[in-house]
Amino acid sequence: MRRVELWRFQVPMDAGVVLRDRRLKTRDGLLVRLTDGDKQGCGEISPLPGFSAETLEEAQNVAQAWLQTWQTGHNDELPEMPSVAFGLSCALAEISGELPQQADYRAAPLCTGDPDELFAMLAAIPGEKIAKVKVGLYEAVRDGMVVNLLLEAIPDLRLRLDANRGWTPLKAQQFAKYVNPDFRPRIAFIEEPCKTREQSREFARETGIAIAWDESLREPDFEFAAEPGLSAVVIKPTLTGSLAKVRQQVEQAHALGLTAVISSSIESSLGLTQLARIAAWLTPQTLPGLDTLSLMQAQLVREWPNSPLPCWSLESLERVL
Ligand SMILES: O=C(O)CCC(=O)C1=CC=C[C@@H](O)[C@@H]1C(=O)O
Ligand SMILES: [Mg+2]
Repeated sequence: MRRVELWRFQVPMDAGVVLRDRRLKTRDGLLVRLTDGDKQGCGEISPLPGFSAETLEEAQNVAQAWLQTWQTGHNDELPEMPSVAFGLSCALAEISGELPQQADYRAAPLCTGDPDELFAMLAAIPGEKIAKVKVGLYEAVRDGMVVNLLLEAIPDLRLRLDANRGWTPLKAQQFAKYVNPDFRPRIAFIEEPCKTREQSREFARETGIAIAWDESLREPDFEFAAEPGLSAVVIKPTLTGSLAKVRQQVEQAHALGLTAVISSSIESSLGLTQLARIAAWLTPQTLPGLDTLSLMQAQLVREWPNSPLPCWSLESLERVL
C-alpha cells in the first residue's frame, strides 16, 4: 500500500537576508512524505527565488501530478524540474535505504564580513578551519582588507570566498591587490568572481587565486572540465535535480581532480540534514557549505544538532495533498 502526503510551509527569515538584491522575508516550500508498505521517506521541495527557474506553484503542480501516479503503484520517471526531482528522489532514497543515515554536520561558517564577530566564531571551530565569506557586497578594497586581516590573525584558517559574479575585472583586481601574495594560497577558492566565466578565468590567471564555479553549473553551455586556476565546483542539489544527477556531477568533478562542495539553497532543517547526509556519503573529504540554518527563525520536523531554533512539527503545517 502506498500513501503520499504533501505539506506547504512558510518559515520567517532572520531580518536582512538579501538574495540577488531582494529581501527574502520568508522561506517557502513543500515537504513530501512517501509511504510504501512499512517504509517511509521524506523530502523537501523548495525552489529558491532568484536562483531556481521554477516557482513554488509550478513545483507544487508537478509534484502533485507525480505523487498521484506513484500512489497508484506506478513508478514514473522523476520530473526534470530540479527542486521537485531533488525532494522526491530524497524521499525515495530514504525508502530504499540508498541515502545513508550518517551525516556531516560540520559546516563552513558563513560570514557576511564583520571581522570582530568572525574572530570569536573562527577561534571556536574544532579541526579544519574553513570559513566562507561573502565578498562583492561592499567596496572591493574593504573585502581585500578583511580577507587579509582574517588570514593574518588566524594562521591555520583557510577561506572560501563568494562574489556571486559581482565584480568587474577592475574591481576584482582592486580586491586582489590588497591580499598579501603570501596569503593567496590560503584562499581555497573564490566562487564566480566576475560577471563572465572568461573574466573569472582571467582573474585566476593574473592573481594566482583559485576560483570555483557555482552559477555556471546551471548554464546550458556548461561542461565539466579541468582548467588552470579552477579548484572546485559548488553543487546545490535543490538547483541541480535528482540525487542521481547530483551523484553524477560529484563523480564528474572528482574524476577531473576538482573538489565538489555540497552546498545549501537555504533549505529548512529537513532538507539541510539530508544535505549533510549526502555530503557525508558523496564528498566525505570535503567540508560542505551548509551554514544557512541560522538565517531562519524555525526548524522543520528534523533538528540540526545543537541548533537553538524551535522545531515545528508536520502537524503544524498546511497539508495540501
Ligand atoms: O555555500 C555555502 O557555504 C552556503 C550557501 C550559500 O552561500 C548560498 C546559498 C544560496 C544562495 C547564495 O546567496 C549563496 C551562494 O551564492 O552560494
Ligand atoms: Mg555561490
